[in-house]
Formats: sequence, C-alpha cells, structure tokens
Amino acid sequence: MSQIILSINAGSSSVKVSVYTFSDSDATPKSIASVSLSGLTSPPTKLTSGKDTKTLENIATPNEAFSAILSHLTSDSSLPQLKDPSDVSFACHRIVHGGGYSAPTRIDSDTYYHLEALSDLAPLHNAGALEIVKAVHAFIPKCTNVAFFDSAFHSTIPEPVRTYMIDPAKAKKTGLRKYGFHGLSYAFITRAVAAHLQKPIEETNLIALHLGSGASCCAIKGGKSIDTTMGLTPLSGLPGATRSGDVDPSLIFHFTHDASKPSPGSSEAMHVTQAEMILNKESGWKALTGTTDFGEVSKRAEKGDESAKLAFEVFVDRVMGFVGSYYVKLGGTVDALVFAGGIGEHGVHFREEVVARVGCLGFEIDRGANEQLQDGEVVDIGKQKDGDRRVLVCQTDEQTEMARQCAEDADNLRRPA
Ligand SMILES: Nc1ncnc2c1ncn2[C@@H]1O[C@H](COP(=O)(O)OP(=O)(O)O)[C@@H](O)[C@H]1O
Ligand SMILES: CC(=O)OP(=O)(O)O
Ligand SMILES: [Mg+2]
Repeated sequence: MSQIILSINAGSSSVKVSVYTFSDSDATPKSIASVSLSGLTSPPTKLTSGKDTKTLENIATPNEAFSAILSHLTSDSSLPQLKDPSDVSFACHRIVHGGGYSAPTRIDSDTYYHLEALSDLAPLHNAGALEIVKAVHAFIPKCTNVAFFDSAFHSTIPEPVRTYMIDPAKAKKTGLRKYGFHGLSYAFITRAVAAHLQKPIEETNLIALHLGSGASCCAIKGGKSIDTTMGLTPLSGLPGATRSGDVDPSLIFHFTHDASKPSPGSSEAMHVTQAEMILNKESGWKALTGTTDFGEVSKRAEKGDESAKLAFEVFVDRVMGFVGSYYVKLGGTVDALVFAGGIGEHGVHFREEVVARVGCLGFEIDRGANEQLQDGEVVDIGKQKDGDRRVLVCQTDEQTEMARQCAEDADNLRRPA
C-alpha cells in the first residue's frame, strides 16, 4: 500500500515541506509536492508551491506556518493522495543539533524531552523544529514523527578532531565538543556523487562545500565524515549570511561588556545571550554589506562596490583555507571538490574564484561548464572529466534525504521503542 511522508525542514526564517509517496514494493520515495513558506522573521510571509507564490497574513510562528502549509496541501486538488491530514504516515523533521544521536529516531515523549534539553546547546537552531514537532502531534496525532539530525553524519569524526583543548571533565559533563551540521545534505551529496562517479560509497573521498545562509565544509573519506568546519554549534568555521564564523573567542568581550547577559529576544523557553545573538544574527556578510543575499553581494562586488568586494574576498579566503586543510587530511587522495547549497549551486563567479585559488592542488575549472550548468543532480564543472580532482556541483536536497532514509527503515521507525 502506498504511504505518505511529509519531510519538514524548519529554518530560522522559513519552513519547507516536501511530500513523498512510497510503498512496500518500491521503497524509493517519489516526490509529489513541495511547498515553502518564507519571511517568518521579515513579513509579509510568502507561500510558494511549484511556480505559484501567494502572500499570507498573520503568520509569525513555525506552528502557524505548518498549519498554513498543511491546509494548502490538503486542499490542493492536484494532490488527491493527500486529502486529509490523517493520510500522512510519517513526518520527518530536520533537527539541526542531535547531540549524541547518530541515527534517525522515532519521537515519543521521552525523546521529545531529550531533544528539548539538547536545545540548550543550540537554541537558535532547534527551537523552531521542536515547535513543529508539537504542531504535527496536534494536527496529525496518528502519524509517526521521526527526528533526522544534521549532526548524525559527523558521528564518525575521530576523537582528536572533535575534542576541544579545555578541561576534559567539564567538556564531558556539558557535552562541549565538535558535533558538525549540514549532515543530511552531506549524506545526500555523498550518495549522489558516488553514483555520479560510479564508485562505491566506501571508496569515495570528497571535499564537500554546503554554502547557503549557513555555510560549512566537510572532509569525507570512504563515504564518512572525518572533519567538518561547524563545531559545538553551527557558528564556527565559515562565515554565513548573519554568522561570523571563526573569530578569536575573546573578541566578543571586546565587542560588548554585556556578552553573557540575556539578549532582548530571549524568552523563558529560549535562553540566548547577547554574544550568541551578535555572532549568529548580526554578523556575516549582512554586517559588511547590509544584505543577506550572497547573489547580491557577488553582483555588487563585480560592479566594484568596496564592502561587497571585501565580503566576497573574506568568504573566498575562508573557503580556500579549509579546502587546503581538508586536502591534507585526506592525504591528497580526493575524488572531487563539490559545491552545493544556494551559493554553491548558483554562485558562478564564486565557484570560479575558489577553484582558481586551489588550483595548486590540481583542481581546474571549465569556464563554459561552470557558466552554463547542465541539467542533473550532479554535474561536472572542472576540466577533469574522469579520474580524480574533479569539480562538481550537486543539487543537494535535505528533504529528499530524510524521505529516503525514512522509507528505507520504515518498519523499524514505525515501531515504538
Ligand atoms: N546567483 C547566486 N549567486 C550567489 N549566491 C546565491 C545566488 N542565488 C542564491 N544565492 C544564495 O544562496 C543562499 C541561500 O542558500 P540556501 O542553501 O537555499 O539557504 P538556506 O541555508 O537558508 O537553506 C542565499 O545567501 C542566496 O543569496
Ligand atoms: C546547520 C545550519 O547552519 O543550517 P542552515 O544552513 O539551514 O541555517
Ligand atoms: Mg539550508
């Protein structure tokens, strides 16, 4: 019998929901609809479904966003498989911080409280997703909720790489170590690129870049993460739209003397300090240029705007540094450098600049292929079309990755622990 999966990706300012069907005889999920709701933090909110976009009033919380998306989906006459919320069998939730969890986990009341406790480590990233778990429980009480963790893919990072040089007793008690994120995207990239290269996943070595409003780099050896740039939270490593990325940890105390005080946006349920707010929400290329849109930064930089040129160059510099570092960590055996995420998939000039800077490692761009991307999940944009040191663009998709993992393990996930 055909079953329905809702894959839910709750970001800080948007909620994306994709709908899939799968059956016992065919466990490969088929995408049948995709809806996103953006502008949660800067109204008006817009609901986009296929090529249509409409403006919605009075939507400010993830709960309201999910309710609007669900009523849009159930009233869509071109979607007869989903007429009523009770048609949904599984709701997959992207949870950014999964602490020690290394696999998808059915959410029952015990796991829910555990996830809430984890949110203390990443309040800016987990709180929205948890609100949606509650909303699904209220609107679709019979469906199975499954948590997919962005940190799970990185559970293979070796101890010396994930350890911070701080008091080990304190680190262990409080869970202070590198976790890493964007793991659903890296799992998708690893599988799709290995298939493109026609190599077994276990023999595939990659330097993968997930560059969106949050950006990270991952060293993948034999299909497994051996290092990534984000750490205890998604703040470290590369800068992002509003995130500083790596800075000297003492910088914040020079920036503000109130670093440890609660930020004005803090609430009973979400404790966020001024330091976290400044480095996560008021930094990045937004701080340098005033825009969160890297496409805009890139355009302005090409026209000679000084602050945009600087932001563009800072980002290229940081990416180049990690590519070099991960090339060494992979012992120079690298099948491909992979670009993904909004900037990786659309930033033509950015890709060209990065590849030029790491040219000494043997990567070389094919300008025509880079400017006119061919259709496909994974495409070559390097001069090298076989062998190693290829340069690829991968259209990554976190919702599809959750649906794939869910369908593959549906029987186990359905069963209460
Ligand atoms: N043509 C472009 N050149 C460079 N960056 C782009 C381009 N188009 C979109 N982007 C950037 O992609 C980013 C969003 O990436 P995405 O992975 O979709 O975001 P999120 O991290 O919110 O999921 C934005 O910063 C956007 O500006
Ligand atoms: C983990 C993370 O930074 O996610 P996003 O890029 O979606 O903000
Ligand atoms: Mg993203």
